Amino acid sequence: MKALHTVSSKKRVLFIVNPRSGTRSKTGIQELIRANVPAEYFDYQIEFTKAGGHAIELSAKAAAEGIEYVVAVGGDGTMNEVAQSLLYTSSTLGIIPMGSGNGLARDLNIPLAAMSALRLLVEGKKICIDSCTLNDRPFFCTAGVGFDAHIGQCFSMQKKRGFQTYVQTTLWEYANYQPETYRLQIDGKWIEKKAFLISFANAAQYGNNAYIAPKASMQDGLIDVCLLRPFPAVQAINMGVKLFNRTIDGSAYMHIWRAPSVRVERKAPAPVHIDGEPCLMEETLTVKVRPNSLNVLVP
Ligand SMILES: Nc1ncnc2c1ncn2[C@@H]1O[C@H](COP(=O)(O)OP(=O)(O)OP(=O)(O)O)[C@@H](O)[C@H]1O
Repeated sequence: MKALHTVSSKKRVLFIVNPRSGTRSKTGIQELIRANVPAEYFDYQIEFTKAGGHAIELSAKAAAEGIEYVVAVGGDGTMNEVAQSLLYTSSTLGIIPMGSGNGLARDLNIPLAAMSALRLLVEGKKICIDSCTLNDRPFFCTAGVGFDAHIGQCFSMQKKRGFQTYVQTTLWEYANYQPETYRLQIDGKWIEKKAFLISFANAAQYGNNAYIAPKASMQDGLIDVCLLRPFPAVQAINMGVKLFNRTIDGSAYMHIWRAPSVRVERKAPAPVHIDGEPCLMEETLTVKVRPNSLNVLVP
């Protein structure tokens, strides 16, 4: 009877590992989990994804079975796939950041060292955050159109991942990028503007501590709609500095609105990115917030 009680009181955890994310090897992850997750409190399983989209399936099954913690081991793409299946369920998202950008993990102050991130199962707390949708596709960190979507598309075609590849891709593509004109409907008003990029931010950063919406909150029920106007090439380094020192919201080229939804019209179907993952979408985009929709484990 005692043994039965012990087993049933353990929390169940599913680790979903994306072997393709980031640049760090995942070969030692099983050993790391075994060494850092106390078996007296947790029953855990580890699954490796076999392809893009597999994590959606694995985490949906885990949520349906009422598994308490579903832990994404990878970057924002992996996190997005896991988190979308946990929306409005009692399961909680955990993150072991092993991607290239790790935007959501960084924004939530989840340690980048896997061992410390694992300790959150014991020492962390559960919070409920907002998520958003872009034409019904869920996102948790940022989505966007323009230059950042273009970079997302170029990055996905690179053989190598990681921060260095992001920087190289950005510098290379900046020189030839042609900004477009967009129509935006925010708070019932239409605005028409040429933009280098428009980001829809739930979290404050893209990843790698690049802060596109430095004051965004994941618990305010609002999206930070960040429109960066085209800027002269001589300003490019300055804009890069502002992105990393959290002051881009003070730039004369940036305008940020805060709203529960926004509609964007473009001239033709074009790339967007959703938590850094590129995809092609129709010309009209609708972005909406879903307040308090996801439980996450944080420090
Ligand atoms: N087994 C797999 N083989 C190939 N691709 C996979 C596999 N499992 C998942 N994926 C895809 O790998 C892509 C990249 O994953 P992820 O976003 O986690 O890493 P990253 O891009 O390096 O990090 P970040 O998003 O933080 O910059 C995702 O699009 C995901 O769908």
